[in-house]
Amino acid sequence: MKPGECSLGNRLPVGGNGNKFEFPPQQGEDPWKECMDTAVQLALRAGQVVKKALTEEKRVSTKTSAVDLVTETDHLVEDLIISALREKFPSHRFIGEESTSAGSKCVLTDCPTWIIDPIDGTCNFVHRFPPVAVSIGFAVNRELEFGVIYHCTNGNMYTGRKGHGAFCNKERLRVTQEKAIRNALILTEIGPKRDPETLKLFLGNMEKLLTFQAHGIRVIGSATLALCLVASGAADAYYQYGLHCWDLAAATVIIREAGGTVIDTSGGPLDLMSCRVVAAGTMELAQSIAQELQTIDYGRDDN
Ligand SMILES: O=P(O)(O)O[C@H]1[C@H](O)[C@@H](O)[C@@H](O)[C@@H](O)[C@@H]1O
Ligand SMILES: [Mg+2]
Ligand SMILES: [Mg+2]
Repeated sequence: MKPGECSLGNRLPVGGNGNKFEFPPQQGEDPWKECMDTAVQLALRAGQVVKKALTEEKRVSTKTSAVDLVTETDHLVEDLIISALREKFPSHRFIGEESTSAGSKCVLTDCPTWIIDPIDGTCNFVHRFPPVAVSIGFAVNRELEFGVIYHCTNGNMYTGRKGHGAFCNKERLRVTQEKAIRNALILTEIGPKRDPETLKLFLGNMEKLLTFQAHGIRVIGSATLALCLVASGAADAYYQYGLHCWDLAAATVIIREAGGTVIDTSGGPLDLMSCRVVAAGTMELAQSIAQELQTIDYGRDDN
């Protein structure tokens, strides 16, 4: 099998260039429902492991900086999720935060691909600060199909499936319709760089939005849960430099299915691998924020 090609087991792609997935239309078939149901069950199972470990002693290591933390639970949970999915869907591909950190290629192809953050909010997890999540996203033909984000401490299960809406548990999610920075509650997160130039840019971006009379800016320590708060209408927008595709994949589907928009900080379309994002209930607010931000370069996930 050449890179980018993948077999569908007993189901071969129909037509196309052989790399794209085009299923024969079968009445009532919902090709990815089984995958999403599996993701929900796995997020629940993994979330229980995280919740139990939250109050226990932890061995903490660092990755790209002294504040970019990882624990044995991050690794254990990612292995649990990926091994279960690989057994059930052997032809699928996987992008995991800790596998990538250990050297696996972070490349999105047309193959059905799972994009996993085993613990989003590891710093919170280490400090026993509650916002901690398991995030499982899923893409086919480079299109995000569904996202599942489980809040490990309060038990909220956020789900979103392309064309099927977004939910928190059983409650439908809807974003706000706020268009102006001056009336907005805006969320962001601090990336792992702490050099003076980065800090100046990070604080400068906050200062700029506050001078535009934003009602407030909040940092909760979990990008995925902050994005879920935008999807649920509890905040109007989110922006960040320094997050990754595994922070973005699931949450992007959830926000879009809640009626929101997720774009690049340049104001152009989202680039999942670009380590940057602006998300909001309205395109007007997303664009207004994007045009005020100074870029902080964190490279790309797929480099
Ligand atoms: O806890 P992580 O999975 O490392 O995610 C981090 C993210 O990498 C960082 O950029 C911030 O968005 C944090 O809020 C996330 O928890
Ligand atoms: Mg994360
Ligand atoms: Mg993580």
